[in-house]
Amino acid sequence: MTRPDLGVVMVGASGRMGREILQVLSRESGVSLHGAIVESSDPLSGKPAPFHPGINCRGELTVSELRRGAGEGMPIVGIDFTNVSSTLSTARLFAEAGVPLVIGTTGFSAPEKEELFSHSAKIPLLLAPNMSLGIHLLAHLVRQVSRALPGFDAEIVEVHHQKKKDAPSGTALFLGEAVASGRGENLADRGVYSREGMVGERIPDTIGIMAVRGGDVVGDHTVHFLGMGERLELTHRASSRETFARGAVEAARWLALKKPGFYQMEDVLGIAK
Ligand SMILES: NC(=O)C1=CN([C@@H]2O[C@H](COP(=O)(O)OP(=O)(O)OC[C@H]3O[C@@H](n4cnc5c(N)ncnc54)[C@H](OP(=O)(O)O)[C@@H]3O)[C@@H](O)[C@H]2O)C=CC1
Ligand SMILES: O=C(O)C1=N[C@H](C(=O)O)C[C@H](O)C1
Repeated sequence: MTRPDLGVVMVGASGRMGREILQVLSRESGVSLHGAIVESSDPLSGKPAPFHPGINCRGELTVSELRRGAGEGMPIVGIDFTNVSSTLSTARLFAEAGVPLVIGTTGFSAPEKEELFSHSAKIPLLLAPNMSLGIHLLAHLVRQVSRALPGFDAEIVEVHHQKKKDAPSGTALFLGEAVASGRGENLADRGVYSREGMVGERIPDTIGIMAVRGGDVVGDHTVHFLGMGERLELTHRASSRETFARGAVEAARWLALKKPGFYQMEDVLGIAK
């Protein structure tokens, strides 16, 4: 029997993305589920992982277990789709164990991103607010349009399902960075998040970012470039979480072979930043 090329430890195994990734892992060859981590209070704790009846979900993971797993010959990579505080703990654990980690969680502050970045001195760490191919092509186009149309007002609108907890989406912020970088600027200096009341006229060169929530929308992002007498709208719509799940597994395969460092989805996809 041939051994799988890669073992994945899925952190957040009972979540929307966790389940989707477990399903992708159950179908793909050359990759297997090594561990499924849920919150200790989760009803799935101690029960078989969805789509993987031979592996029980667990509420904890230790550095020595990770090290032991990684020492068994098969490379191991973690994939985390949980929340900010959980992912920060996961990243500390994986860095200590020396095991690569793919992070799909969104909602980090700048200092929290710095903390994640610091772990990349010890392990290959990939952080991507969106694992789809289309969003990264969109960001590439947005940078070009932003550069070509400096006088146009840029506004980003994202729409997500009613259960999403962070706003605006990590992807909207990522696209905001793309608009800003096309103009040689930083989103931190130009971002405007929603508007209410007597806000006055639009301040030139700002980048507006708005969040809409409702229903079961997987994830829509539109970047509006608004000029005088004309406007351009670039839209990406995700209609299935499988797109993100496939991207995350692809990123894990890619990351397993890398040296310690900080990586993004563009590196996996070979798209110029
Ligand atoms: N990069 C990308 O392409 C994508 C990123 N995302 C991001 O991924 C994150 C998760 O999204 P989604 O799956 O929809 O959210 P869910 O809330 O469905 O899933 C998160 C899961 O993590 C669990 N969890 C929380 N703390 C821990 C912990 N310490 N250990 C193990 N599990 C834990 C939660 O449990 P409980 O509910 O009990 O708290 C929940 O089951 C979000 O930040 C979202 O924005 C989402 C889609 C695509
Ligand atoms: O929470 C979600 O669902 C999604 N989150 C990511 C984000 O915040 O950008 C990516 C995707 O749009 C779905």
